[in-house]
Formats: sequence, C-alpha cells, structure tokens
Amino acid sequence: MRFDEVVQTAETVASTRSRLAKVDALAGLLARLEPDEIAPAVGFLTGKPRQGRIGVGWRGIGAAMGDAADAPTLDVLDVDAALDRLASVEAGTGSSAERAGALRALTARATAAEQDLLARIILGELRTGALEGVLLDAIARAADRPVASVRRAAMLSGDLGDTARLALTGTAADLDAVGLVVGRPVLPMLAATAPTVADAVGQTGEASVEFKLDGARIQAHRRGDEVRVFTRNLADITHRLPEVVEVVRGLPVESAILDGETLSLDEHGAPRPFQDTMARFGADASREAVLHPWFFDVLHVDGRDLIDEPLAARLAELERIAPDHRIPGVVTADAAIAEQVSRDALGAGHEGVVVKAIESPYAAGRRGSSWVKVKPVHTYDLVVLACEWGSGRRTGWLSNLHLGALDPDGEFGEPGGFVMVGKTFKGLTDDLLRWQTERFPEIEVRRTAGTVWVAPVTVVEIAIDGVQRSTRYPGGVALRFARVKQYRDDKRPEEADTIQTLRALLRG
Ligand SMILES: Nc1ncnc2c1ncn2[C@@H]1O[C@H](COP(=O)(O)OP(=O)(O)OP(=O)(O)O)[C@@H](O)[C@H]1O
Repeated sequence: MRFDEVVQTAETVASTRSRLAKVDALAGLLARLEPDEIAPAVGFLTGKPRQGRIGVGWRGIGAAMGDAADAPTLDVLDVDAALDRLASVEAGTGSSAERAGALRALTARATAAEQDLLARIILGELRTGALEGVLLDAIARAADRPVASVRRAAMLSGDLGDTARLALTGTAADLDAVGLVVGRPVLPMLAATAPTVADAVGQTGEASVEFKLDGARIQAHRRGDEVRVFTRNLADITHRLPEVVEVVRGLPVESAILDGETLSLDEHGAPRPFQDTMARFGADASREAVLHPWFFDVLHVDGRDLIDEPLAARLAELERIAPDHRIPGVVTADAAIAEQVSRDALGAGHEGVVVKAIESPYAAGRRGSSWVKVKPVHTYDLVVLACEWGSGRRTGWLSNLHLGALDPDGEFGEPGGFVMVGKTFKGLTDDLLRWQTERFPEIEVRRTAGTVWVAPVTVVEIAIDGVQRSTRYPGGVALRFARVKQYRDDKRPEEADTIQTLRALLRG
C-alpha cells in the first residue's frame, strides 16, 4: 500500500469529531493492508513506530525537510525499511551525519503531507491517546472479532500492531490464546479518582484500602533466576534497579509477575521526594537513593495466570509469596475505617489511598472504577506549551511555564490539542531550572524576545489550590496558585489531564 493512503486516513481521522467516522476510516484502511504492512501502519497511525525511538530530534527533522516530491510514490514498507535504517545507526562519531543522510533520502521522496506525518511519527508526537481506543474498535470491525477480544489481546501483549496483525490474519482462537507471558510487560491497570474516601468506598463496596505511595510504578517479571523490571510505559529498567531485582529473585517462587511501586525512604523510613526516585529512572541515574519495592498485586504465579481472579485471591497469593514487601492496606467496607487508613497514609508522608473493589479482576490497561484513588492535594498533569526567560535572580534561565490541558475532542481547538490554562514559575528548583533551560531549546518550535514555544511533549505535575473562571484563556478556566511538583517523564502528553476535568472543578 502507498504511504499516502495512511496519510490520508490520518487526516480524515483528525478532521472529524465523529467516533464512527474515525472507526470507518481506520477499519477501511486496515482491511486493505497486506499482512506485513499491518504492524508498520499501526505504528504510523499511533506515532509509535515498530522500531521504538528513532533517535532524531526536532532540529534533525527540521534540517531534513527540504523540497517535497510532487506525487506520492512511497510505500508503507519503504517507510518501514527507512525507519529500520535510521534506528539502527549506532551512536558515535559521524552518527548524526549518517542519520541526517538517511532521513534526507526518505523525506526527498515524500510529498509535503507525507513529510508532515513522517516528522510526527519520528518525533513520536502524534496526539493519539484517544486514537488507540478508536483503533481497537477499527481492528475489531475490520477483523470481524469482538472488541473485548481485541482489547484483551492488546493489553496483555502490550503491542497494538501485533494485535492488529493477529486479529486480521489469524483465527478467533489465535486472538483469544494471547495470554500473559512472563518477561513480556502488560499495560498496567489504572485508577479513577474520587474526592473523598467515603465516595470511593461508596463506589467500590468492600475494598482493599491501600496506601498510595508516591514513587514510580514498576512491573516485575521473574522466570527462574531471571528478573526483568518495567515502568508504567513498559520500558525495561532492569539494569537501573538492582535492589528491586534482588528482592524479586529472593521470593519463594519459580515464576511470577508482580505490580507495585518503588520509592526511596529516608533513614527514618519516611518517603523521600518523588524526584529522588525518578532520578534513578533517568539517564543520569545516581546511586544515592536506595529503592524499595512495594507490591500491591500479582498477575501470575508459577504457571497460573491470576488476572481474572478476584483481588481477594490475588492479595492472598501476594501475602503468601511477598509478605515483607506488600503495600500497607486494610480490607474493609466501612468508610470510617477506610478514612483512618487514609489519615495513617498521609501521616506517614504518603499521597493518599487507592481503594480497590475486593471482587474485581485485574483490568490491564484500563482506568476503570474498580480502583479509585483519593488524594487530598489536587495535582494535575499538564503539558508545557512555552517558557519565558526569567528576570532578577533567574536571568538567563527559562523559568515561567505556560501550561496546557488536553482537549481530546477539539472542544476549544484542534482535537487532541492543548488549551492554555495558566502559567507558573513556582516550585522550580535550581536543578529543574537548569534542566528546562537545556531541554526546551531542543524542542523549540518558535521564539520571541521573551518566550520560547516548544513542542507539546513535556508533562509536568502541577499542584493547585483550585481554578477560577477566565476570560483570558480559551478554555474559560485558569489555575489558582499553580506550582510545579515535578516533571513526569513516565507520562505521555496524551495522558495529560483534560480541559474538561479542569472545567468540572469550576462547578465543584
Ligand atoms: N497501592 C497502590 N495501588 C495502585 N497504585 C498505586 C498504589 N500506590 C501507589 N500507586 C501509584 O498510583 C498510581 C495510581 O493512579 P493512576 O492509575 O491514576 O496512575 P497515574 O496516572 O500514574 O496517577 P498518579 O499521577 O496519581 O500517580 C499507579 O500508577 C501507581 O504508580
């Protein structure tokens, strides 16, 4: 298939608000793909190429976008092969020139619309949070399979392209046979939010009310002596967490998949700031903080998949295999007892609680209502749209952040775009100022004397005291007393909080 057909479908999907029309366009495209084109095309549509990170940034892309071809000639497999070449350039002397050459060879054959999509694929910058859900429907439609089967396979394999290929080319039984594989990460189950613990328990009924530790999500897989640890986004960080690997290797099991949180504690056992934990996940990992794993779920033990078992059974297994590494919590249906757990959690310096329906299965990759988090401090994940140069003590540093909330349906602009809701320079440490002054020019899209506008790819967690109506900002809402808590490298922009969530606070 011509790459241009993928471009046109992506344009159709972006230009309509109708979910049905999006599914129609995508299902039509999927049905026309050859088997070996399916996984690459799904990678193009979701901005997550099969090859993973390509290693070309904004500057590299800008430099490679010369004259465009008049007519489309590229095939899906041409682009896939070119991305293979780009991704396989080894870092080292001459690598950027080699990458630039390979990229220019590709873009020279692309039309202007194709170049545009290529840039966004390579930067992984497609706004596709909502699109993945639509794609699941489209795959189900094109393959004539139940959406539930497609979703389950996608969540358990963590790979939408592979799932599409299997759905479209295999039998229904092949799709249903996709299960957990020890060593292959599963999309984690996520939590909804409630304003109070009583509301949360009202929603779940009898629940495991657990401390919500403010660390980083980990998924640990063990087979024999081999242990692998993955992040919330399924990146393999085994080599960064030797202490966690040791703990998992010491458990009395042959194989297991565990879900939990890791964080560092100070000498009194109180949690250290989230940044200390995240520093260990980053490229310049320091070894100062020792990380402890705390597990709250178990998905597999010794050949048995547990994801369809009720939480009560999974917790019993967890107690059996890792009693010393369980997250603190209490099983109760009584709101007063649950409130006490929350007070204990906050008293010990943690974020709040997660209230989990005791009968619920593990819904991989879903933010359902079986898990409900309650955090007294309001924090929201927003996206940096621009940054202003500081003054006074901050002269020479990029300081004041322009913050945007996700607008998934384009209620205030382009679907999947971001709506500005406020600015802040509060809460920024010198380390963060230094980091953003280095980082933002790398993702700059334009600048004026005082401000650098950046690609909307950086997620930052912001604490606020509330919101107020605004005539200045297009979404009609502005943050009150916003301050930076931390950058969330483990979140993608399409996972940011939405403008609708912030607007709902106006009513609250
Ligand atoms: N006991 C617990 N059970 C589940 N998740 C927990 C627990 N303690 C801490 N967490 C963390 O809280 C998160 C649950 O909230 P959610 O599913 O909304 O993820 P999130 O989008 O990363 O949220 P947040 O930004 O609040 O951490 C998990 O991803 C996990 O990292």
